[in-house]
Amino acid sequence: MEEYEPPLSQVFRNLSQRKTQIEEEPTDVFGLQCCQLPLVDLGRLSSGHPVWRKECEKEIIEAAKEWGFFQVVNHGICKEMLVNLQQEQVKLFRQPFHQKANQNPSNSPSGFYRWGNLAATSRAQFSWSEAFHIPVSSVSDFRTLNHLSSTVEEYTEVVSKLTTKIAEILADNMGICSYKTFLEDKVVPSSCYLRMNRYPPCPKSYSKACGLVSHTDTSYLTVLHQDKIGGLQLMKDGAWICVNPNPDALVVNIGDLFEAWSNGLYKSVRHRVVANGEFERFSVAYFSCPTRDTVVSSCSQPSIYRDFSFEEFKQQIQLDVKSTGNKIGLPRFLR
Ligand SMILES: O=C(O)CCC(=O)C(=O)O
Ligand SMILES: [Fe+2]
Repeated sequence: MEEYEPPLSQVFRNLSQRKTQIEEEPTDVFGLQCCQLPLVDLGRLSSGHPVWRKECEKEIIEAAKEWGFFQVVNHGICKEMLVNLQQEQVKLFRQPFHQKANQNPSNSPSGFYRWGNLAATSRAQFSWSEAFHIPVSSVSDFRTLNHLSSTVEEYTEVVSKLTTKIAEILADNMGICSYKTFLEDKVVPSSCYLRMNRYPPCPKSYSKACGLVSHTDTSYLTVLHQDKIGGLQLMKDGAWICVNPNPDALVVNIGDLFEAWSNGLYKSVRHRVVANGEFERFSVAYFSCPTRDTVVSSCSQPSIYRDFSFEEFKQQIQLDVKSTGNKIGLPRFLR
């Protein structure tokens, strides 16, 4: 095994010997629907043409309601930056495992580096992946620590602007709520996260392994850059659907907080990554999140979810993961 690989096999094998296996989700990709998500051309937002702009906004809103997921092209982030970002990511993950693990010796949610899922009690809860989960306010220190180029910071800045642009369109459509009034001073760089994911190839004999177990995102909005390998799937109408990589597109999805704020108008949809037997895969997710004391309150009545602070939401997730191995998320906050 390469010295940069985390000991996923070791942990996974031990999990398989447990007697109390919960029912495993099928990760078999055969027989799955593969379809194109809504693809939105964002070039129209800055075209100066009001009709095109309106049309683009409508597509974003419809996709957020119907799918909770869409892809965007002409997003304003240049190809070269995305290529450089991936090179930096390769460099980052090629460091010896012990060096990466040093950034978080207990593999806890508080450090930058995470691998697998130490709270997993069965294979179904184990993610065949490693990640650096970095608060945006620490990106600069993080890249110095890991000798990365300024691309990582530059990307964080542009992707943050893109996320705000999309969030404003979605929020303005909610009528009484305006992003500017409600979120401008709550979603700040220090409260957002950049997550760099790497999915090592997974031996075929471990057919039940998932690259990243099914989850919804703990964010308002997530913007994802994935490489060309594929493996991301989302749940639609009770079935898993593959999100085919589009080299020109970024993937945007609604997180739990937007679902609660919009009172269920926009959907925070379950998604996962299936493990790949042959190739490693990289992705980078940007999560727009508010400050911890922000209260997430539904924009209309009767509300599906009770009001909660982001702090409370995160604490509940941590408790649930610790005690059950799984994030429960929004269902905990149903009225
Ligand atoms: O790697 C992917 O395609 C998805 C990553 C993801 O869902 C996450 O980091 O929350
Ligand atoms: Fe996610």
